[in-house]
Amino acid sequence: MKNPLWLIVPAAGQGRRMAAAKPKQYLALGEKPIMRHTLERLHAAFPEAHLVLCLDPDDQWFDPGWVPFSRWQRVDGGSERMDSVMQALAAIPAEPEDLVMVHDVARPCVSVADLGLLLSHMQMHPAGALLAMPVADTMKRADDSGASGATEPRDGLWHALTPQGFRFELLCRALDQARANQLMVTDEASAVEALGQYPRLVSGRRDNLKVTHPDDLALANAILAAQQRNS
Ligand SMILES: Nc1ccn([C@@H]2O[C@H](COP(=O)(O)OP(=O)(O)OP(=O)(O)O)[C@@H](O)[C@H]2O)c(=O)n1
Ligand SMILES: C[C@](O)(CO)[C@H](O)COP(=O)(O)O
Repeated sequence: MKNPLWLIVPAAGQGRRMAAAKPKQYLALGEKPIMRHTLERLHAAFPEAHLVLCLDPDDQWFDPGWVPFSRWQRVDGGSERMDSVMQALAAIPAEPEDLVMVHDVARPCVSVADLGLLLSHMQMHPAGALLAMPVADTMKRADDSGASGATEPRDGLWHALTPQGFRFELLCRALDQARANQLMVTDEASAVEALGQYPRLVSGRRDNLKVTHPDDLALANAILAAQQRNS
């Protein structure tokens, strides 16, 4: 039998910047919580995948009825996103060359087309691949007073998005090495880069928003509604 695609969804964050009464993944967009939208998008693209969902051990809001996958498991998240992903990797019986895709629960607007595109790049590139988008604005460096101190060249600058995908052995080695070097990475690609391997940047849709601040909720609602109208 073909090896499964492993999907890791870190969902153990507290949503501090959202400052809501519960973690942002449990806030509603339309009729459903953000987490459910995200899991449904992933399932629409990869119904046969094996999902590993990282949850806060003290989580009070999760409902297993939201999980559309037939193969899935829950693991306890850690104190940082990187720790949550490492806990998931430690819990799965993957083969070294199996493909592992990591996607933030806080990105419910990822498109099925981009998910498929990323998978094809993960298969082609031994160092893995990530969805990303080229920076579109003029980039400023603030000085100590908060004034615009300098304008930075934007050539070659991209925003890193998720999913990000790698072979199991490479991802485990990269994160283990990062932890050993006390390097706190905010995405998986950073850990792989630190090994001297360079994941492929895959140009993704600009509406793959990470819901982070309160005003992102209205934006995410509008994106989902527009995607629904255009489907
Ligand atoms: N210890 C942590 C921290 C974050 N995450 C997850 O990592 C993703 C990206 O993190 P971010 O958007 O920063 O979410 P939060 O940590 O919840 O937000 P904040 O930084 O505002 O507290 C989210 O899906 C979040 O649930 C996680 O699984 N475990
Ligand atoms: C992984 C990520 O979504 C890439 O943009 C992001 O780094 C995670 O968010 P955080 O705010 O840095 O925790």
